[in-house]
Amino acid sequence: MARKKIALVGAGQIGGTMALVAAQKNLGDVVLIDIPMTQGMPKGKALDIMEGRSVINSSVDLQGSTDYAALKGADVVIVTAGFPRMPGMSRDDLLEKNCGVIKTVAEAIKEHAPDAFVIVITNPLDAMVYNMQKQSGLPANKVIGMAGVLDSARLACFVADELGVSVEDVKALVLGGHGDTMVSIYESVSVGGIPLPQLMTKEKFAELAKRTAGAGGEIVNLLGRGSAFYSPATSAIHMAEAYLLDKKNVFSCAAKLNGEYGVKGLYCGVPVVVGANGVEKIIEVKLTADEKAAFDKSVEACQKNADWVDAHT
Ligand SMILES: NC(=O)c1ccc[n+]([C@@H]2O[C@H](COP(=O)([O-])OP(=O)(O)OC[C@H]3O[C@@H](n4cnc5c(N)ncnc54)[C@H](O)[C@@H]3O)[C@@H](O)[C@H]2O)c1
Ligand SMILES: O=C(O)C[C@H](O)C(=O)O
Repeated sequence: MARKKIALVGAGQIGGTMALVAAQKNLGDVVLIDIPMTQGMPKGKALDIMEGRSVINSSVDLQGSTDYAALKGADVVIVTAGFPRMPGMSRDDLLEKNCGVIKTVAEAIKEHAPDAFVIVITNPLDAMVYNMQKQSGLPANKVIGMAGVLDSARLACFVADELGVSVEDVKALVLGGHGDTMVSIYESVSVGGIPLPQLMTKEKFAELAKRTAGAGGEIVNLLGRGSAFYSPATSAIHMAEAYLLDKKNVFSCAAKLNGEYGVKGLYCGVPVVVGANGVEKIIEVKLTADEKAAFDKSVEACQKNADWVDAHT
């Protein structure tokens, strides 16, 4: 059986890290694609990882390119092309700049890899994945956005730290848009199979949920230049793996809603099942009245940005 092909559009901080993680997992051959003005950069990153493969027991092939034609034959395309925010900026400040980048990349995917499973990472996430699906015309089950896996992992990390337990045993769920309005679900967190409400007060959980909503900004401020990249990269590769290996993993991601949660035609963070058919199911979680109100507010924020995309494309 031929090896799978993973195309990474954007070979910056996240793109380079994803290439390494995909190689470590022997997930498939990798092509890193960036813009012509980056000259040898994508090739250099690919070669750098290639030269270390004997140490990580990997036999996949890695290439770099500045030509979108290198997308041809890709099973999965992961898109980080665009600009990250700097301290003092919100993700929404990237809307205008990244909207045009995603349009260009969407047209290239439509031309060279129309059967691929596409994972968008570029911010503002929910609007950019909406834009990608709109511009590429690919079916909605084959175009998703990475955010919920990362936001849920961050919440799990904070819960584990607070309780002094292994983060391996904490499962968490964050819904809604990838912004200040994201919603952490108290009763969905479990610790070694024990529901979190048996271990932590709602008040303490609210503090951790607040930190989760601001976690991207916390890292932006610490780095001083650019944004988080290690955990976004591992989160996206986890999603790619679910598709490539038909794992039927359940996680939160930006998916196009078609009436679920009372929303139609909009991308927003919800739990999904991902397997060989892409998004195979959207799961509707029972929410409390407060959670539903918070989710609706988050949907409004996603809608506002999607409306901006519609008005400018
Ligand atoms: N969804 C999430 O949870 C999440 C998490 C972290 C970062 N992000 C976002 O991901 C994006 C990338 O972050 P990064 O840290 O890798 O940034 P980065 O600046 O290191 O890399 C982005 C790369 O995209 C390239 N690029 C720009 N336009 C392109 C085009 N038209 N075609 C191909 N490549 C192009 C740039 O040359 C650059 O190398 C940012 O928008 C950031 O906000 C999202
Ligand atoms: O915060 C950012 O700008 C990057 C990303 O969305 C994150 O959550 O780390």
